Amino acid sequence: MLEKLEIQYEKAILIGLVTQQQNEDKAKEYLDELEFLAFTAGAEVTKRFLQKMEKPNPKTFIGSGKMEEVRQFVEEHEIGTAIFDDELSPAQQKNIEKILKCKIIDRTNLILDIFAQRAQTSYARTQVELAQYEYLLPRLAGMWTHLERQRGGIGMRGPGETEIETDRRIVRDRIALLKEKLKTIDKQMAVQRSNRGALVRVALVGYTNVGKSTLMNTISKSKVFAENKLFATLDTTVRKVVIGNLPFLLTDTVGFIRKLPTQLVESFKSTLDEVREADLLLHVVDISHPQFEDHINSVHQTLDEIEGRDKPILMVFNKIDNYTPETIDEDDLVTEKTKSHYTLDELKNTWMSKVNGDVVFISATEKLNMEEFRKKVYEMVREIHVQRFPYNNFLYPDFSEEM
Ligand SMILES: Nc1nc2c(ncn2[C@@H]2O[C@H](COP(=O)(O)OP(=O)(O)OP(=O)(O)O)[C@@H](O)[C@H]2O)c(=O)[nH]1
Ligand SMILES: [Mg+2]
Repeated sequence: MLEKLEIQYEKAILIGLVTQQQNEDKAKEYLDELEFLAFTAGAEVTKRFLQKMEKPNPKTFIGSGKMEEVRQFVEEHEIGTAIFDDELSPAQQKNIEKILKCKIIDRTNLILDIFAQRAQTSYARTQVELAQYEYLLPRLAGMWTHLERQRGGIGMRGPGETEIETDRRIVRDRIALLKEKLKTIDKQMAVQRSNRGALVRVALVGYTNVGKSTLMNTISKSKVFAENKLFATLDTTVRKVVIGNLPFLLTDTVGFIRKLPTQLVESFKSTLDEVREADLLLHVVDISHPQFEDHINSVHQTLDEIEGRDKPILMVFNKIDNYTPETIDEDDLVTEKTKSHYTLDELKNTWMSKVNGDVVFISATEKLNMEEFRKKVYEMVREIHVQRFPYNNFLYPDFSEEM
């Protein structure tokens, strides 16, 4: 059902709100991310629309004046898709579709679509399909019916396309079936995991596009798919890695994102079992991204949800080669020095004190500081190993003796 199509860039616009909880800067950041998501899904963003509102309009999300402006633009420039930054209610989606007469998708829909494009294994595809059906269920009545234009492309891959006429019962049956199927695979995977033996398990976690797969490739000499798009990785990959003479298992996992659709968190719970069952987490952060601290927070949130935060964690700040602080001109007496002006050393100092030493600064592509990274990982894995097998303590000397 989730066929993979050649990506053709389709013309899209983005629509977001400035509210009391979300000031203009935040809204812009979200739209930047939304644009990256849209690009990943295969859309080219022609224009952004931002509106200041107390809260979203219950009928059409944005106000009627703004909507008219958007409608004219859509008509004039033959826009195929309007992408909203927040989840639309089924009613909002229908109303807006009637006015704009183009495809209306929201952030959730967009993320689901990217996942559908990228799911490789039958397991990942089943998870995505389940999430898509759950998203679809409340939106079934009258969906797509006033859509006369071309079908297909973003937001149309998956169940929406072929199941237009089906009623809720059929979708519910399908959901139940998919859940059963996942349960069976879950059991098989749990068995597989338990067969991996007593090796210490380390998982790479972090926001999407921070360099987890690149780091995996660097330290395990494996070939995991990495690219500058969001959600390059959907399936977990496990590799045996040896540092010194100390072997452990390293897992690459799906990246996290702000406003992750709840359907996806739910159906990817089992993928995240790898994280839940890991002995040590390497939390990779893209320090060159202006919102890296927001990213850290949302990763923490997701870890909380899956109860993964009470494990030892090594914070790995990646992409130091790409880090450039903002500068303040010497004669500029107005601009206040903020975190974005910190040099790498200043930033290191703040973080070192925050997470008492369990932190390392590297570049996975330029291979900067990799020796310190290996040393830190070695020591943390060794500590876990020694706790678990006190009797072969002697096997694993300190990192320096070992090297
Ligand atoms: N400049 C720079 N770029 C890097 C570094 N590490 C990774 N990248 C780039 O960042 C992009 C994303 O890398 P991935 O390894 O795919 O990131 P990921 O965390 O696995 O992403 P998802 O699987 O999508 O969650 C790629 O274009 C990498 O080449 C680094 O140290 N410096
Ligand atoms: Mg990856």
